[in-house]
Amino acid sequence: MEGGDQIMDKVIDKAKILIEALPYINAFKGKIFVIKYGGSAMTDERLKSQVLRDVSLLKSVGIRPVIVHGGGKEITALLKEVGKPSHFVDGIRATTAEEIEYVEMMLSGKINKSVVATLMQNECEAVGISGRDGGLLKTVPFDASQPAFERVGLVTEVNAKVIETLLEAQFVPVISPIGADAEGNAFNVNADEAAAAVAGALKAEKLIMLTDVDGVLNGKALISEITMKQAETLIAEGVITGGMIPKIECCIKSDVENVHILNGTLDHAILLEIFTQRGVGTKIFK
Ligand SMILES: Nc1ncnc2c1ncn2[C@@H]1O[C@H](COP(=O)(O)OP(=O)(O)O)[C@@H](O)[C@H]1O
Ligand SMILES: CC(=O)N[C@@H](CCC(=O)OP(=O)(O)O)C(=O)O
Repeated sequence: MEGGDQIMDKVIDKAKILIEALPYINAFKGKIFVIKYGGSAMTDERLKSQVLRDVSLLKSVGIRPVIVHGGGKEITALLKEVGKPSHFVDGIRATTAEEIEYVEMMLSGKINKSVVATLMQNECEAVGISGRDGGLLKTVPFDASQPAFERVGLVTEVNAKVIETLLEAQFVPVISPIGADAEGNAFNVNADEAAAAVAGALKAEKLIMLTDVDGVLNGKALISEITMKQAETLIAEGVITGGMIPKIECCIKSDVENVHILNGTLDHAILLEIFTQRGVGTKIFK
């Protein structure tokens, strides 16, 4: 049984945690953080509620969060249900004119609205939009010569005004990674690329990428901090491979000052990374 002194120590520890966060809260007040939300942190209901409560807390202390969500696993499941297998090349899903209907339904319909609903339940006013709204994500075909990739888009321009308007009105924008070409047709955009493009256009203070690994690893060891140049060297040396390569490359291309790669399955990863000296993931900076 805990005695009175032990209970008091725990209460004082909680106060110390709040005090440790104070310089970070002051430094980041009013700053834009773009959060790429995906992986298990989105499919597991407990983690989902926890991550989005953390986002609500960021907003409460004066940070301006912007969410760009993924949904790769959910799209694969929906396509499977309708008898359409998924094919990926370097992490990019082949998407035909017929398939984009399902992709958009899942991303801009189901997932986008569900993220907004969970934020609203956590006292955080949010508005869901897709990259097709207000000309937010302008795209060109990723590879016009391949019919299987007919509706995969590369972002060429971001209309930041749409997001800035929502931020000024104190809403958290929740963006689904569907872009549009000049004719307004829907294009499937990889969520990492969409998040990086949005962060670059908003000149965000931070781009936070939630994934299912602890961060950038060198073998089994977590790299806590690394420059973008050093990250490029690790790619060239084959230390960073697979899905981590496009993730890091689009961050470098976006010109954002600070990128954090975090394990979204770790409880309160965002708060621990942002408000503690030690952090929990990998910070990649210029
Ligand atoms: N050096 C590395 N550090 C961390 N992850 C790495 C590294 N090299 C390769 N990877 C792989 O990259 C994956 C993350 O990319 P990806 O699966 O595309 O993430 P997500 O689905 O969250 O977008 C990890 O699960 C891991 O298998
Ligand atoms: C073109 C392309 O690959 N689009 C992605 C969009 C969703 C996504 O990126 O979701 P995750 O971040 O959860 O993987 C897809 O269709 O899977």
